[in-house]
Amino acid sequence: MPDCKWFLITQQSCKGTSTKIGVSHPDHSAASITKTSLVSAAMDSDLENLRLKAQNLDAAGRIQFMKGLRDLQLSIETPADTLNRYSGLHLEVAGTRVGGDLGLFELLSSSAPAPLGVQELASKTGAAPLLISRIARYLASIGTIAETGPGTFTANSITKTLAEPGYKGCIRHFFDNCGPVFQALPEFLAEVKYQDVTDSAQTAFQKAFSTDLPAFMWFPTQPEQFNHFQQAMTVQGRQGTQWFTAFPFEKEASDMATRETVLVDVGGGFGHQSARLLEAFPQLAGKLVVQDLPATFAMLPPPAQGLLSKDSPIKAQPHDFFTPQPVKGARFYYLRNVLHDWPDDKCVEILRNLADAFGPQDQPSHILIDEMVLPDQGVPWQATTLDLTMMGALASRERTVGEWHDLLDRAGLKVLRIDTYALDKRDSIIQVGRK
Ligand SMILES: C[S@@+](CC[C@H](N)C(=O)[O-])C[C@H]1O[C@@H](n2cnc3c(N)ncnc32)[C@H](O)[C@@H]1O
Repeated sequence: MPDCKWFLITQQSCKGTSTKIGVSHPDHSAASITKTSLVSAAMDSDLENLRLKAQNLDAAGRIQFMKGLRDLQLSIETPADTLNRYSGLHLEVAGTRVGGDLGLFELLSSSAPAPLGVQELASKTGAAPLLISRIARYLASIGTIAETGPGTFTANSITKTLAEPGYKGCIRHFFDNCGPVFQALPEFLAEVKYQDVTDSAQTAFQKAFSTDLPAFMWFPTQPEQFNHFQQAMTVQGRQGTQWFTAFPFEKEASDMATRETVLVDVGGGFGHQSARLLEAFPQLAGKLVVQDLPATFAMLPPPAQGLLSKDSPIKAQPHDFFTPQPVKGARFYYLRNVLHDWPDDKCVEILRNLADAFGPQDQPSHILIDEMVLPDQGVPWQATTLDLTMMGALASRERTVGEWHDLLDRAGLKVLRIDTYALDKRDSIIQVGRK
């Protein structure tokens, strides 16, 4: 009896009540011309219009648009939707890590646009066909890969992103390094009776990894995890406006020809920020120094290994920023995402070491802090997420404009100008000089 296949389409109201708005039948096209299918066609066209609109937005408009879409989505959630959303949060990064471990993103990206079937994926990854089909359909359901038909999959733009080593490192960093900290955070905060976290040796990180060491002493003892962390840093800010286009770099470094060192990239990781700067200003060859822990330089990936050669245009110098700065009188000491790793008293130590290396008044040095400057209200979720990650792992924080002023004041320094260049996380360049 055909009627048994008819199913009721209901619309869930915000209060969780259901209203019958139409009926549909999978086998009868005429029957599908119901109020529901009309609504669905109109919705498809609305969504297509939104997609087209998004393509024409500039960076700021795109961010505003994504915030609007997110707010809209949350505002129409039913309690069941809310529950479903939370139920999948942990799995999303775990499942994506599995996809990365299997090399699924590289496989699909290299064969795209041709799709790959389950049997092919199984034979290329060594996974059982049933298992890989379940992983692949899960990843397709969360938008990480695209499903082209029953049991066939291809790469979408997200797959291609995740196929790149730096982004793969990010997923490993989020899962392997941040995940355990987030798991330990609630219990840790209860144990400290919800008091401020200010000691980098007493955080959820120590609980998560059963260590007494602060994160940046522990990481060098764990090369694989440290490597994921460093890989993650290389892709942050790769897209979008570069800091030296928002900050008037060329004007502020107008005497670069006469400077021995123009910029020291302090705690500069794999030197990716210096490399981007050199690409924009080739005349800086030989005038850039990147400093970091010896353990960081020991794991430089192949594209960055040139940093270690004698004729590299960027000099790699192992240096601990809690010790006196060896490069004196550089035009700039650049700190990207370094101070947000440390509580205030440690930041003051780092800053004083740099200020002690400043050049004389006729050849002034400045510090460029490349970090978030949080507004007092309406802090975006991307920034609050990092703020709590910093608290959980490092007893540190993202800072508001007032907090930056206070911190710099404690180090005998002052803000000269602030240029915000990325609206999602409010990344900004704070130019800092002596008080
Ligand atoms: C959050 S990462 C930022 C890396 C890079 N500046 C960037 O923005 O991509 C912090 C960096 O500080 C380095 N670091 C931590 N402690 C350090 C120390 N005592 N001396 C020098 N570098 C250190 C880490 O190895 C890491 O590369």
